[in-house]
Amino acid sequence: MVKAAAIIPAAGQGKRMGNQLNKQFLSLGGLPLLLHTCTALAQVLELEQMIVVARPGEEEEIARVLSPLIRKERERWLIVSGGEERQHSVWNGLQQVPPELALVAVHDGARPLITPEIVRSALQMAQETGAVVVGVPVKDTIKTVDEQGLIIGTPERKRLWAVQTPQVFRRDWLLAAYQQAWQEGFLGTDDAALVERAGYPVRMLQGDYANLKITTPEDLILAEALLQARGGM
Ligand SMILES: Nc1ccn([C@@H]2O[C@H](COP(=O)(O)OP(=O)(O)OP(=O)(O)O)[C@@H](O)[C@H]2O)c(=O)n1
Ligand SMILES: C[C@](O)(CO)[C@H](O)COP(=O)(O)O
Repeated sequence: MVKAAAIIPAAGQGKRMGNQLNKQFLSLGGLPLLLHTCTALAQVLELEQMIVVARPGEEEEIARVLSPLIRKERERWLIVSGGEERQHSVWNGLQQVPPELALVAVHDGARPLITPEIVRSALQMAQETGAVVVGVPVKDTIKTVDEQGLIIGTPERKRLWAVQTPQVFRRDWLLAAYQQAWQEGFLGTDDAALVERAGYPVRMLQGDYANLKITTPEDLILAEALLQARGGM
């Protein structure tokens, strides 16, 4: 069985949600959003080490929210402090991944509707290929727009995928990619961007449109409906 660590970045400000409360604590189906995410990941036994990245000062609150999981498997869970950008937070988590775990799965705390099945598929594929991201084909036509609002391009839609998480990588590739990104001052919006630019092959695994990232208020409304359609937790 593949052995992996999960890094769950949950240290953001939630600015686009427009809520004082960290969106990880918002209620979804009556439970904190982050608990949904971590409950799904906890069902994946290949994930031997779970590293949750908390906003500095929120470490105890995160531990309280996740206590139903932590009390059952105390050794499996680790909470570390995040940084200014998502990339800093993931890096802080990456420092804690034991060398014996060959794969690292990075999954946003803000994606509570992930399923264990998709995580397992991504782990299996990454064990074979080294790096995998989960995504879905884009349904809308996408345009490139300049600073003045002028449309300057229409990428061929059949080549476009909306990338999600989990993103699963060989630990050595991810470490090398992060070290190169820091040396070159590169800041990406996902981890795969760092691995791609470091020259490693990254493959796409088709996931589920329901694997929303809870970013704006509408996403929480959609997630409630999707959770109900799925039959709850
Ligand atoms: N410095 C940061 C920024 C983001 N994240 C995490 O990365 C995931 C994806 O980020 P996003 O959805 O952008 O969350 P926020 O940064 O909180 O949102 P916003 O950009 O609206 O502030 C989230 O689980 C978020 O908590 C993090 O751990 N550390
Ligand atoms: C990693 C990610 O979820 C892939 O879609 C996304 O890039 C995170 O972006 P955010 O602005 O940090 O939410």
